[in-house]
This record gives sequence, structure tokens and C-alpha cells, in this order.
Amino acid sequence: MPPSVRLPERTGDRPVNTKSAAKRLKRRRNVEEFQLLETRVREFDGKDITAFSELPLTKQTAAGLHKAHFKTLTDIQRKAIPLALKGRDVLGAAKTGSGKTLAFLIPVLEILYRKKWTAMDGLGALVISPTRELATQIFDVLRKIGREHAFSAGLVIGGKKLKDEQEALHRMNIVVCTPGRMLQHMDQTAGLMLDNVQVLVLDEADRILDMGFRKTLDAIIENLPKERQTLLFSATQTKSLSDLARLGLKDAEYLAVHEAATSATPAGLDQFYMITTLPEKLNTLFAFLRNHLQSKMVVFMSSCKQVRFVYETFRQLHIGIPLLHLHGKQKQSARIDITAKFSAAKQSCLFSTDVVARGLDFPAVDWVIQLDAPEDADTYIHRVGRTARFEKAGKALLFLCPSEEKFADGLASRKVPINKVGQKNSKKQSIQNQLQGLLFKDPELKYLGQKAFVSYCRSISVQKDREVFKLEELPLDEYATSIGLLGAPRIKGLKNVDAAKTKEIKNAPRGLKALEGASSDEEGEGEAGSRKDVRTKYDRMVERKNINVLTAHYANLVQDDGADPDDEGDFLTVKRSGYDSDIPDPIEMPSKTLKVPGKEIIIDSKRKEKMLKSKRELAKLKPKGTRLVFDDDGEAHQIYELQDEDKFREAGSAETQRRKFLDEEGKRVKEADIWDRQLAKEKRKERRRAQKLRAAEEEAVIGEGSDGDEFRVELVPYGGAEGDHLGQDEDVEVERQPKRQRKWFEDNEEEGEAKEKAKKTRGRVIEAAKAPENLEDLEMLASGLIE
Ligand SMILES: Nc1ncnc2c1ncn2[C@@H]1O[C@H](COP(=O)(O)OP(=O)(O)OP(=O)(O)O)[C@@H](O)[C@H]1O
Repeated sequence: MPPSVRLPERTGDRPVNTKSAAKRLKRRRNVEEFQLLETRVREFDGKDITAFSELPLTKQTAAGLHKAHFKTLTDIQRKAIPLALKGRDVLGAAKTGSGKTLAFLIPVLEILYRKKWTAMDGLGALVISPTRELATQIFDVLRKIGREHAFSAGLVIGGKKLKDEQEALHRMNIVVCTPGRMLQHMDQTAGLMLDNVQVLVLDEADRILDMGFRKTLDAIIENLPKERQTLLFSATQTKSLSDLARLGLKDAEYLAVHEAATSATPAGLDQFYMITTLPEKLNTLFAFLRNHLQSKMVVFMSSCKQVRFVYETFRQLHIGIPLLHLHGKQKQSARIDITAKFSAAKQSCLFSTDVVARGLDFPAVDWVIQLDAPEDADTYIHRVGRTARFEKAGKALLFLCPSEEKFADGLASRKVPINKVGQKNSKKQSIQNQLQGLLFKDPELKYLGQKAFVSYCRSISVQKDREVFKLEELPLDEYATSIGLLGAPRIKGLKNVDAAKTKEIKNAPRGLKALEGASSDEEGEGEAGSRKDVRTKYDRMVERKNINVLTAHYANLVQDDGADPDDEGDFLTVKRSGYDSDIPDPIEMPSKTLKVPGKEIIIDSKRKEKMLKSKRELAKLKPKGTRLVFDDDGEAHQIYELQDEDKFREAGSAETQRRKFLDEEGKRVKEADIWDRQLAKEKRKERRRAQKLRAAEEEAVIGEGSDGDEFRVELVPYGGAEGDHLGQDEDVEVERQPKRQRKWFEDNEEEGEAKEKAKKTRGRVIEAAKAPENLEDLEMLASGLIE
């Protein structure tokens, strides 16, 4: 008799035990790791360290830094990171290009990790940057050093559909954003919770705290929890107590690592200024570019219009160096594209507004040229900081009009070492005739020139420093001639220019700007409101866009009064003036009229005539019916009816009634808002509770088998302009394609064997799993029968 062998009752027992034991061990190790990290941070004195490896960091951050080739700490990193790791609020000030980004990103990752942040805890860190480009750059650095972590992170900067961002926002642990877009989400994204934010970072803090972003930032801060850590960084740090109080900073550590340095700018930076009359500026710039064809440079100007004008004209003058231009009015995809192109270029010239003045880390920029003087020394320091970054060398040249020379004195008092230089006579050349030729040939360009002229004058008139910027001392007629115009466009509305208000409007979220524009029109404020409404024959004539090329341009001049929707304000406008007499008057076309009930339509083009032959088009022109509402007595009323005058007067003055109405509506909206937020909060909390419960249940099912990785989620890469750059949580189920129903003639793998048997027996009876539905099915049935 063979020896009996006793088999285990449950064959799967052994592997399950081993697995759960391994998981238990891993979990225990994780707990120990956390405790060890906490102890290391607590005991760390931060003295005399030089390498990242000496910091008490998680192995994930250490690995991320290693892979990104960051080994040695910079001064600001050495001072700020240890303090931030210990939970202190930090105000970090260090020169441009000295590595401030890592000084706040490393603590962000570490703080959340040590707090065992999970996907279910929601938004844990908010990093605010003043521009989209800078936010994108910060996000890229975060991706690099955070690649071993598993937080979900996202970029919230606008330029793509709000809805896409809204969906992803709920899953993000770290958000890098611009203030305007964040505020928009706070208003429009239901259930967005900021009450759990642990760390708030303001990069370029002084800029975000200044007048331009004041209201937006205050609104964001109002929604953040009081108990949080705040990190502020800038090359020109604010020390204003009121600013710090606004942020609720308590006992913050002020770190100014280069305060004792002899210069406020990087050591490798050579700085020069040149006195150039306003009409000579473009000539000098042109000559400079011609002499530096092998360089990479950024040229700063004070407005989008100037950037566009100089770019468009210089492009046609074929300088011999690739030209690029960047300003805030471009589409987001174009901005990303240009930033990437300039970063990759070896030789290139980027014309730009201050949108790239702060924080941007373009590699190997040789020159920073400031064609228009910056508003103050701080902006100067940030602009020149685009070169000579991280211990590299660079040069900067500032153009000053004779009346602006005092600006250089101001720089000296801010510890900016700058030397005066002149232009060699042999290098001088004039491009005035070429510009005139270009503008003569191209009315669009001429129009752009006029707008650029106006924007420049406006930018000077809104400067705070009246000692330096004096519009009245500038030779505006000569300047206009020098840029190719036949005379200076007449400008009106220079009085009552409020620089702070302009800045505020300029930085307001786009949606808000549109609203403000609309309201000022409605209320008839400013020049736009007082424009005459009576349309003359000539007005109608120039509105006809298809007469000739010039008409659109001509219409722009008259209709817009220079108030381009892109303009930040409408207090300076181009008016038609005598110098425009070179524009030929549009020729009037013989026109017919068509009468439809209640209207007379002028048919002034063939297109219109053809169009009006269509019944559908005609129907559109006919008056629509009036909508009425009926009261309880069955009386018909217009939707909006004027109140009886006596009753209206009884209720008080128009202004009092307006205020009362606004107050009441304001209250109602606020109440509704609070209620909405509360509801959304409740829902979100409920969802989180349910998620946590589910997670706990799952854990219970696998017993001790948790692998200790419960706070791992994905750090999501940024996919570029249109790509989905926002968080995609691993927990979110991928929508699966519904399984296609098997056709009656298709083999089922499981049934394969049975089928094989049936084939063998071939009883000549074919059973259809399902009746044939279409021709294809019938054909297959037929071919099966033939077989
Ligand atoms: N520890 C480091 N080791 C090597 N390179 C570093 C280190 N820290 C930062 N850098 C590099 O230095 C450059 C400048 O860093 P960063 O953009 O953070 O400067 P910044 O101080 O924020 O400048 P800005 O004031 O203009 O915003 C970047 O290219 C960055 O990769």
C-alpha cells in the first residue's frame, strides 16, 4: 500500500500569510521611518551644511533632487529650508537667480509628506505666482523634484477651459496658480475647499502683495485657514508690517541673505545705462541688435502695443537675428510656445513687457535691454535678473531719456552698480525712412504705430515717480516722426490718471476686466460714454468694411477713438487729426434700400444684397414679437415697465433707491453664497467621510495586509498648452469601453472546446445564439451553411 500523503486543506494559505507578513513589516518600517524623520527634523540645527544630503529630508525628495542633479545648497536654501521644515513662517529675500524656488518647494513636499497627506485630504499647499509663465516654471521644478512623491499637483493659471480645471482641482494636493485664476475658481468652482491648506507660498511676494493684486489676494486669504504655514520669497522682499499682518504672519523669520552684500544684483552682472533722446531710441536699439547678432537677449518695453509695433517693424527690416515677442495679451498657447522657443534658442531677441520681468529662468541670456525705463528700482532689479543667473555672467543696458537721468541716481542708492556709456558715432544709423515706408505701405502697421505711441505716453503719465518721468518734457512730435508716423496722434484724457487704479485694472482677472469695461460703458463714464450717438453719412461709410483695405483701419480710428478692447484703460485715446489727411477718403458706393416692417435696410454691398435674397436672412431682420406677462387680473404687461413717477419719487431719490437695491441684492447674494459654500462643504466632507470609510473597510478586508502606501497618489505632469496638465488621481476609475456584445457567429473562447466538439460531430444543425440582425449577420450565417 502506498504511503498516504496528507494534503493541506487550503492550498492558498501559505502565500497569503507570507504576503500579509511582508505588508505588516513594511507598515512597521514606514511608521519607524516617520518617527525617525520627525526626530531628525527636531534635532536638526541647520548649521554648516553644504549639501542637500545633509538635510533631514524624505528619501523621495532626496531622490528627486539627486535625479535633477541638485547637490549643493545655495545661501537662501541653506537658511530657509531648515526653518521651514521646522514649521516656521519665512520671509526670504535673495538676489535674482539664487535658487529661491527650491527654497520653498522642498518644504512644501516635506511638510505634506510628514503630515501623511492623502488624496482624500484635498488641497494641502497653495503656491501663488504673479504670472502664468512663472507659475508654469515653478510647476516644472515641482515635477522634477517631486517625481518620487505621489502627491497630485496641478497648475491653475487659466488659458484653458475653466471646467477642465474645475474637475481636476478637487483631486489636487498641491496647486501652483496665478491669483486671478484662483479667485475665479473660488467663485465658480462648487465645493472647492481651501480650509485644509497647510502651506501658503507667495513667490515674488512683494509683487503679489502690491496694489495690483491686493483685492484678489485678500479674497483668497479670507478663505484659507488661520493655522497654516506661510512662506514669502522675492529678490525685493516686502518688510511692510501691514502686508505681513494682512497675511496673518506671526513671528516670521526674515532672511535677507544678501543684505550685507555690496550689490543688490548678481555679482556676474555688468550694468550700463545710456542717455538717448526719445526719437533716437529705436535707431539705437536697431544699431545695437545689428551689432549683437550672435547674442541671446531680452528687450523690455512698457506696453503690449509697443512690443507688437517694434516686433512687426523690426521683423520687416530683416535684422539678422531671430525675433520673438511676448506680452500678456497673447493666447496662452502662443505664450507657452514663445517661452519654449526662447528658452531653447542660442541666439535670439525677445521683445517683451514686464510679463517676463520676474522669476523666469531662461537659460544663458547674454543681454537684458530696457528700451523703456522700468517704473522703479525693484522692477529694474527683477528685469536685469533675467541674465547672470546662478553664478553665471551677463550684461544689462538701460536706455534713459535725458529727463530720466535721475533714475540712475536712484539705482545707485539701491546698491545697483551701474555705469554710464555712450554710443559710438560710427555705429549710429537711422531707420526713420524705412519705418515711414513700412507704415505708408501698411495701414494696419500705421494704426499699430499710433497705438504704440499712445501707450508709451500713457505709460509715462501713470508713473508714480514724477521726478523722473515727465511727459511734458518729452519731444513727442519728433518721437512720432521717428517711429514712421506723419505727426503725433492727438491724445486726450491725461488728467486724473491714477497709477494705482491702472495697476489694479491691469492685474484684475480677465473676466473682471470685461465686466468693468462693460459697466463703465453702461454708466457712460469717461470718454467712451460721452461719444456722440448720431451717425452721419461718413460714419456709415467708414463702417463698410469691404469698400477697400483702408476702411477697416479708418473705421478703427473713428469708431474706437483709440480705445482698443485690449487697452488697460480708456483715458488716453487716438483722435483723428490733421495728419491723417494722407488717408484717402473712402469712395461711396451707390446704395439701395430695402424696407422691412419697422426698418429700412441699406444695401451697400453685393454680399449684403445676395444675403438678403435668402428668406431666412430676411426673417431675421423682421421685428420679433413682444413678450408680455399677464397679471392675476389677466391684464397684459411688458416684461419691464416704468414705475409710476409719483410712486417712484415717494420711495426716495434715484441714488438712494439704487443704493438700497444694491445693498439688498448684495446681501441676498452674500447669503446665497454662504449657503452654497456651506452646502458644498458639507457634501465634500460627506464624500471624504464615505471615502475614508470605504478605505478603512477595504483595509479591514485585507486584514493587516495594507502595504503602508496609503498616501501615495500621482504627481501629475504638465502637458503643455492644450494638454491635460492637471491632476488625474489614480483612484479615479478609468472609464472602460463597454464590452462589445458577441455576435452570434463569433467564437467564444470558453465555448471553444464545445464548438470544436460540435464541428467534429457536424450534425448539420447550426444553432444561432441570436437571430441575425443585419446583412452582415445574414452573410455570415450563409457562409457558415456553405461550409
Ligand atoms: N542648489 C542648486 N544647485 C544648482 N543649481 C541651482 C540650485 N538652486 C537653484 N539652481 C538653479 O539656479 C537657477 C535659478 O534658480 P531660481 O529660478 O530658483 O532663482 P530665483 O532666486 O527664484 O530667481 P528670481 O529671483 O529671478 O525668481 C535655476 O536654473 C535653478 O535650476
